[in-house]
Amino acid sequence: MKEQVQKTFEALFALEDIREVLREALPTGLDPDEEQAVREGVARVRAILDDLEAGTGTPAVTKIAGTLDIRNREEAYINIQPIQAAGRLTLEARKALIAYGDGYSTCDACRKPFRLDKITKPSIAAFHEDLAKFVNMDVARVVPGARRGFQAVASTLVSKGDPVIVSALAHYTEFLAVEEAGGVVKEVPISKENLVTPDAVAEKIEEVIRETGKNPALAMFDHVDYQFGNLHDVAGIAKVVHQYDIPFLYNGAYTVGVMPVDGKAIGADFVVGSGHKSMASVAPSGVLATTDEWAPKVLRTTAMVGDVTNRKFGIKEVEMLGCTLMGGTLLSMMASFPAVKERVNHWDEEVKKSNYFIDALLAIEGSKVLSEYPRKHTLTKVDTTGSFDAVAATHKRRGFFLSDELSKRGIVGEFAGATRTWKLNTFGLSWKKIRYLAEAFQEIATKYNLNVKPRTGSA
Ligand SMILES: Cc1ncc(COP(=O)(O)O)c(C=O)c1O
Repeated sequence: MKEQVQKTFEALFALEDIREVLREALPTGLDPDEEQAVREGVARVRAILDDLEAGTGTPAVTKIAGTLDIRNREEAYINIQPIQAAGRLTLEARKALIAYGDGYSTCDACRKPFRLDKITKPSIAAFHEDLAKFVNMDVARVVPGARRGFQAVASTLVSKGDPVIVSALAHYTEFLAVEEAGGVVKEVPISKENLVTPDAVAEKIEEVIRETGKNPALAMFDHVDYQFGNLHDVAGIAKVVHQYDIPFLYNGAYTVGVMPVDGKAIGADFVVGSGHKSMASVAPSGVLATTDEWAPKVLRTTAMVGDVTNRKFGIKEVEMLGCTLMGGTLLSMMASFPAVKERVNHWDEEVKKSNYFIDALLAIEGSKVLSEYPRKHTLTKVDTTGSFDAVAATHKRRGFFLSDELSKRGIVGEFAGATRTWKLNTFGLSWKKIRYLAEAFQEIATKYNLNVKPRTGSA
């Protein structure tokens, strides 16, 4: 039996190896080395499955064999969906997920003092230390999504009726975290460039103090907002906020895991990141990091005692509800972490690729970029009302024509039918794919008689 389980894993892992080759290669075409790797991989899986089947003959094996139809999966496409790009799993994470999918699979070696972040096998305790270092903070915890990080902090710092300062581009989950804690959101208006400025934050704080007679209990700001993918001056904002003694939560949902983040340099009291958005991890996962000053408050342990049983659970942290990510979610984060740590060093290259594609889109007459430009991030909001949407007006498929044309070329992830203002993300695409993507958009434009300016410069 043990041998069969091992073989099943081998087959699944081998399949992931093949998928990885395809993910890198398609839809731009396999080169001979890649083709050879896939052929060998398929032969390997078949051999393992034949072996397994000879021993068991169970339908489960047939199911795995069914997955050999791998080209139907997402490997065959370039996916420019705005929120998925940097959350896509590494090969290591996919394997970790297969191996640690069981809900409490991290708990086998849980020993006194019985808390997730203390487990040394697998090396979860060390991972927590590495995570804190990664964002240059003192302490870190894994959480089920960035939103749970906001929730833990708001629940600790915000009382009924307390104002909390956020940007007018803040994510809805920040609103919910404040609401749950009984607080009231106060939004800082954005500039005409769609940026939050430290001056605007100071003005809002003054206004809130005048109106409510209270200092805001917390300030939460997104380094990169989800609406435009614009980069805001969080260090400047943190400075202002601290002048009023307001704790500062840095929302790194779109930064932690894709670009270098230094929480101390920014002046953050809390750094929150999203595993499934930006750290190549399974959902729901994320990180909450803080300083030695704030850790005892936000990560306070329980003082509750059972009135009948007199039970105490001393080491469990109240805001974490004890332990947080206990299986494949955490292990996928850990498995991707070396690659994530490495990739943040190549952020400049990601931004270059983002600009290359956006320039190609802007070369299509009538196209605009609504995000700040040149781009400082890979998430971008574009406006194709004057280009592709003009075509859609007379096309029999209306707004769906663009999606049809893109998917024919192996490109997915735009909101089908939405050809006016929409968002896309190029993170993680190789130069080969970026060029292919740029050419595909221009080819479609030419097909429908939109003017395309020739490219100047090189990349
Ligand atoms: C700016 C921003 N903050 C927070 C979140 C929430 O992240 P999570 O899904 O990890 O809770 C998102 C995305 O959903 C986001 O775009």
